[in-house]
Amino acid sequence: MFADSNLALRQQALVNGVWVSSTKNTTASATESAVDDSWHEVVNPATQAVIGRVPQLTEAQMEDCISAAEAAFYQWREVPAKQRCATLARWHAAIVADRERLARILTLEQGKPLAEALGEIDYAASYIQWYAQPAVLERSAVLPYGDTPTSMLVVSEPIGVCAAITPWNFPAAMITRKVAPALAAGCSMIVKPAPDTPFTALALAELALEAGIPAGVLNVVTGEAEVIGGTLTRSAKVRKLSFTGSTGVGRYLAAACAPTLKRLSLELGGNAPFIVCEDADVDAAVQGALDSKFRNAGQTCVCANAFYVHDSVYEAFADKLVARVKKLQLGRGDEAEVNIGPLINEAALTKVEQLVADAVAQGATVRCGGARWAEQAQWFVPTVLTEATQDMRCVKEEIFGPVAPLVRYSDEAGLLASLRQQEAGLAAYFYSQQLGRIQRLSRQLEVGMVGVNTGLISDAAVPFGGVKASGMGREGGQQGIEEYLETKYIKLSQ
Ligand SMILES: NC(=O)c1ccc[n+]([C@@H]2O[C@H](COP(=O)([O-])OP(=O)(O)OC[C@H]3O[C@@H](n4cnc5c(N)ncnc54)[C@H](O)[C@@H]3O)[C@@H](O)[C@H]2O)c1
Ligand SMILES: O=C[C@H](O)CS(=O)(=O)O
Repeated sequence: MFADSNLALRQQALVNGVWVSSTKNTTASATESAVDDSWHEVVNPATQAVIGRVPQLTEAQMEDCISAAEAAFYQWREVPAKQRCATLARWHAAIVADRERLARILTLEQGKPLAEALGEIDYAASYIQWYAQPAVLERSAVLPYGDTPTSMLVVSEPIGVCAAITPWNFPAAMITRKVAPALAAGCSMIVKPAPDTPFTALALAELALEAGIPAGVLNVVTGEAEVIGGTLTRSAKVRKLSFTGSTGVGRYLAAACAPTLKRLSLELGGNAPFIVCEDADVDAAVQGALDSKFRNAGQTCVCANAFYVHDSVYEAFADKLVARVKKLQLGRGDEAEVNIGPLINEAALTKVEQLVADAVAQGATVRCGGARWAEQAQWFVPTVLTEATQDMRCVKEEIFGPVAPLVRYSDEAGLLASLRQQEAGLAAYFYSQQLGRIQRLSRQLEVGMVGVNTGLISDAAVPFGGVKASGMGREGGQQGIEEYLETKYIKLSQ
């Protein structure tokens, strides 16, 4: 069942290798024009046009999915690791071959410029490529402390049935960043993508089937968050939840997983400080600010949130940044030369408007932007606010929009002390050319990831994740596979 023949959007969920619709209201024909509550409509954030619909699976269908994933796990874990990795390599190749179509699906449902969508598809594929290397699974050890040189073994084993719940802002990378290590480890996976962006996940799953990933090993379910999430968190068969999304939902899901003591990976909200020190290369810092702040129209967890600019370079940085921001092109993601796409929905736009209004009410100056685009209300014009302070909501809260508040500072120690009060701890950035300051700030910033003289830090080879309210666990790199493994000690005696 395809909604858009050009893109071959898959309008069904994938359960145990079968494309399924909802069993809700089975009396209502799935071909009826009126959309009943067994379907969820997906809209293009740029045009608000309906681009397709996905089924609202029932609790019973979710229970069936969990049972199928459990059966598939016990078979998949017995497949030799090299074969599992070879299957992932085929999936990677299939995605690379289909990257243009995948990017167009991503832009259609999420809104980001096609160039960024192509970049995300490549980034998403790189996680599969990374975990298709059998070497990432080298974890076992033989301890020399037993009765014989080989009587004490420490081995790593797959956790079992895993669940992933993912956000709308990176609808490809947030899927493969979880599925690739899980499947490499020998686990099976049930993915619930965000309701705004299900089609990218379903397209990736289609390619996974074609690459030979067995039925039930990868499942992509769609439906009401509480129904899907409730069955996944309540089930003792599900041994692991990997969640990427807001801190509030992360806390809720962590509590829901407590009764069954699931392993958790939580990639949550951010509030990345971007510090321009007195010895910064200001031009480089401006470029880093553009790279970090305006990617995906600011709807990125590791976006620079507020800028802390030393007094001595404040005007120079602000003037140069405003000049560059004014040149950013707004438009639909499928239009050429566009840098800034629409925000994901009306709620996101309203929140950004409120944050800007709060800042202005407290004395901030709007140097550019500051409002929705006059031509298309789904866009927020890239904005630079000067004379921002740490009392403003846009500094204290995650903006998740194209707004750059600039805060002055002169006392580095005082700034670091104030940043330590932030509840988020995902990423931080700073520009400096003094080794001592670079070492000091890199160590004293309480975050999971630090960008020094760069605004772009993400890579499949590194452990991506945060501390404090930004979550726990890491995705990518050697550490990323640990999230899907359990350690077992075996003592052998004759
Ligand atoms: N740390 C990271 O790597 C990372 C990456 C991307 C996004 N994020 C964060 O995610 C947030 C934006 O994404 P979002 O708006 O999709 O977040 P969100 O928390 O609203 O939703 C994330 C996912 O959780 C699901 N969900 C919501 N309530 C649920 C419930 N009660 N039970 C089960 N599932 C539920 C949603 O349907 C979606 O699939 C931002 O805070 C951003 O910082 C973090
Ligand atoms: O929004 C969160 C993503 O993890 C950002 S990135 O693509 O990994 O940099």
